[in-house]
Formats: sequence, C-alpha cells, structure tokens
Amino acid sequence: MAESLVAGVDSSTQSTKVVLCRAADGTVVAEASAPHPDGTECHPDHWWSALSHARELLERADAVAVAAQQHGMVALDGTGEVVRPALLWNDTRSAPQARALVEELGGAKAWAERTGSVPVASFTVTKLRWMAENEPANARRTERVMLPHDWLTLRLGASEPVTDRGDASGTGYWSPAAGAYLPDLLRAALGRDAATPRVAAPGEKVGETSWGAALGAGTGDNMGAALGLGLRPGDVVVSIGTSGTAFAVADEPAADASGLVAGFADATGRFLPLVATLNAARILSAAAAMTGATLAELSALALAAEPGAGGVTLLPYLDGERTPDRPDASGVLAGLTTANATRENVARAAVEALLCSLADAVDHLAAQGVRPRRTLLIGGGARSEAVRALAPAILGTPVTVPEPAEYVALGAARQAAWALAGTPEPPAWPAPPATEHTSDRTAADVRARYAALRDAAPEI
Ligand SMILES: Nc1ncnc2c1ncn2[C@@H]1O[C@H](COP(=O)(O)OP(=O)(O)OP(=O)(O)O)[C@@H](O)[C@H]1O
Ligand SMILES: O=C(CO)[C@@H](O)[C@H](O)CO
Repeated sequence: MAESLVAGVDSSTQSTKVVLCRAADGTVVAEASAPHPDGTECHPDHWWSALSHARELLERADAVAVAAQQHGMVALDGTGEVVRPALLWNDTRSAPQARALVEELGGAKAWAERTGSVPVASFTVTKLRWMAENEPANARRTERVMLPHDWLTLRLGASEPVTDRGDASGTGYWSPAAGAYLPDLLRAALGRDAATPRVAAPGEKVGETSWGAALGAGTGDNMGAALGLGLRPGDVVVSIGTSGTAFAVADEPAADASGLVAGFADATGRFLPLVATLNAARILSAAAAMTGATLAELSALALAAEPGAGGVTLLPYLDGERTPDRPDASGVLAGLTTANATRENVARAAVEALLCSLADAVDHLAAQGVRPRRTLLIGGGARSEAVRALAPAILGTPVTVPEPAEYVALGAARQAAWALAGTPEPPAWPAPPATEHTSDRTAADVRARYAALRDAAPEI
C-alpha cells in the first residue's frame, strides 16, 4: 500500500502556504504558496482562492488540516454568506470598543479570569462591537461568527461549523480554563446572539474533503507552530512573522490582569500563554525601504555597524502597537546626529528594536511564571542573518534556530496525521534540524536605551 500523505495549511496574514508530508514522520514531499491581498481586512474568498492554487497538492493528501491567522472576524448571514470582509487581528479600529468592553464588563481582572485574556483591538469580540456600532445593518444580518481557520475548514468539507480550543481562545468569548463559550460576552459585543462553531477535541476528525481525505480540526497559527515544533517545557518560541509572538506550552491556564500575556489554549489539550506584537518582520522591510536596501543588504548593513547603532534607537511601533497597548502609536527614530546618521546604524537600530520589542515580550511571559531555558526563533524574520546573530545577546538566552520551514503549516499537517491515526496523542515526528547561537556579550545597554525611549514616548 502507498504510504499515507497529509497536508497542512497556513492561511496567514500575507499568504497561504501548504505543505504535503509523509504521515509517518513529517518529511515534506511538496510545498505551495500563494499571496493574499495587503490590508487589515480581507474577504474570505481571497483565502479560498489562494488555497485553491494548491488544489493539486491537497488532493494527494489522505488528511488535511488548516491553521490560520488568529482572531479574524468572519461574520455570516443565515444562508452562510459572508456579511462583510473579515476584520483581521492587525486591524486596530476597534481599540475604543476594546476599552469600552473591558470597562463595561467588570474590568481587566474579570476579563482575564473569565477569558484568560484582557481583550485589545485584535480580539474578535472587540471587532463584533465595532461592527454593531458602525455597521448596524451588517450586525443585524450576522447569524454566525467564525474565525479564518473555521471558515476554511467548513469550506473544505467539515460536517458542521467547527473550531478548536486554540483558536476559540482568541475570540474573547470562550474560556480556556472552563473549556466553554461565554455567550453573554458575545451578546454584549454584537448586541444579539449569534451561532458559534462547535469546539472539537484535539486530534478529532471533523469531516471529509470532496476527494475523501480526513479533515483535522485545524487551529490558530501560533498553536500550529507549537505543534509543528514539538515544544518541550522550558522552550520559548519567538516568532517573527507579520506579527511578533513569544509563547510557551503550559499545563495550567494563564490569567494576566495586566493584559500583556494572552492566556490562550493550545492544539493538544494544554495551554499557550502568548505575547503578541503588531510590528515584527515589517520593521525590517520598512528599514530596508528607508535605506534603499534589499532584506539581505539590510542584514549586512546591520552587521557592519557597532552594537548600539552609534546611539541611534528605533521605537518600532510603526502600525500602532498591541504590546504595549498603544494602538495609535507610530515609530520614532531617536538619537540621530550628523556623525551617526548612516545606513548601517539605521539598519542596526531596526534589528535591535525588533529584538528589544520581542525581549520585552519574553519578559512578560517570565512574569507569568514561564522559565525560558532556550529560545526557538522562527518565522520569516528569522531568515535574517543579523537577527540570528544579535538575538542571543538581546534575548539573553541561547537561541536555537530550527532550519527555515513552514512550522505553522507543518503543525497543521501533524494535526491532520493525528486525525488520520485516531490516537490519543499526536504522531511523534522527529525534531527539525537546528543551529545553536550564543553570545559572550550582553546587550543590557541596548535594552536600557530602548526601554528609556519606550517609556518616554507612551503617547506617540
Ligand atoms: N531574509 C529575510 N530577512 C528579513 N525578513 C524576511 C526575510 N525573509 C522573509 N522575511 C519577512 O518575513 C515576513 C513573512 O514571515 P512569515 O511567513 O513568518 O509571516 P506570516 O506568516 O505572513 O505572518 P503571521 O504568521 O504573523 O501571520 C515578511 O514580512 C517578509 O518580509
Ligand atoms: O494576533 C496574533 C496572536 O494573538 C497573531 O500572531 C495572529 O495570529 C497572526 O499571525
């Protein structure tokens, strides 16, 4: 009999990526990708057409699962039609609604205790409130609310609308600790009740595709990456994609009333405390545009500068920021003089700023009891040599860089293999090859200058 193949999908902010793997050990046999339109809202049909580019590859799979960007609001009417383009995790228009919901419904501590997180503009619940206030006709038409991966899974053939613990935990109306929806919060946001997808068990088969492949439940992209990397206790992942995230697997749910750490669930039945930033890999693309360099040239420029960038510091909140919660912020380039205003220093400041912002994220996890023994660096930004070289000193731990791969899609593929196997635990796939990076210097001075700028410019 031919060996089983499984496909994993990462429907992320900027593109769809698909991997086809051997179910037995996760070896990748084929890959495909297609871009999404730019922007912070997107009609789900674009995700479907990007996925359809990989149709031939998908049809070779005996099982499929979809991981996707978390939080996106997919509102459907009574016939299943999409009511408006999905508002994505990086759309900050619902920041005032986030503040109002937190205030109306008991304050930050109460939200953290009930939902594991204090909602900011990224969370689905705040987007529902924005729609209710600004597009009342769309809110009235909305009968069902889903997330990007739920919608794609249904379209691929799920036997009913279904989600998983991981993605449900980013809605703001599901409790990771209780494993249950909180319909009063959804109603308070939307102004009416709406149907929500059933939360599947980890490893469950939730339906079949039109070509007869088993469908796994799917999950959010960060939960997918955790599954694709096979995280162990003491591992902290720092992912540099469109978003920056720092997360770790935990046995107990988190409830951080400061709102810095989101108390998500993972895709295996455990928990995934996570800190997310709005600005990550795009800090490097913006710096590349500023210096007229390619990404590879930007990395070389940054490595040619001295640590500390000659005193140039970037506060990288280019598109507003989520952690810290400054949705209206913009970037600040500080400390420029005629002596230090070089392309090298601007490039270095960008790389240092990206890593300082993520080092802050790791500190927030540590404040919630996560004890990082090593940091795994993944995502498109980890392809930058300068990022890999500067990371150990700025993050303050040894850094393991797994070989560049689509870890979110691989996690979804592992989930598909799990649904196919029907076993209590996911199949054991070997850990990816990785390089280890250490540093004999610390970057306390770089972090201190960054912190001073961050704290001096809270309203910018
Ligand atoms: N060599 C490189 N140097 C710097 N940045 C890079 C490099 N290669 C890719 N990137 C950046 O990585 C980003 C894409 O990363 P990734 O695929 O992890 O993001 P994503 O999955 O779209 O985002 P998210 O997971 O946050 O939704 C792009 O912004 C791209 O510019
Ligand atoms: O908003 C978050 C996490 O809370 C992002 O990481 C998105 O999942 C997009 O990748």
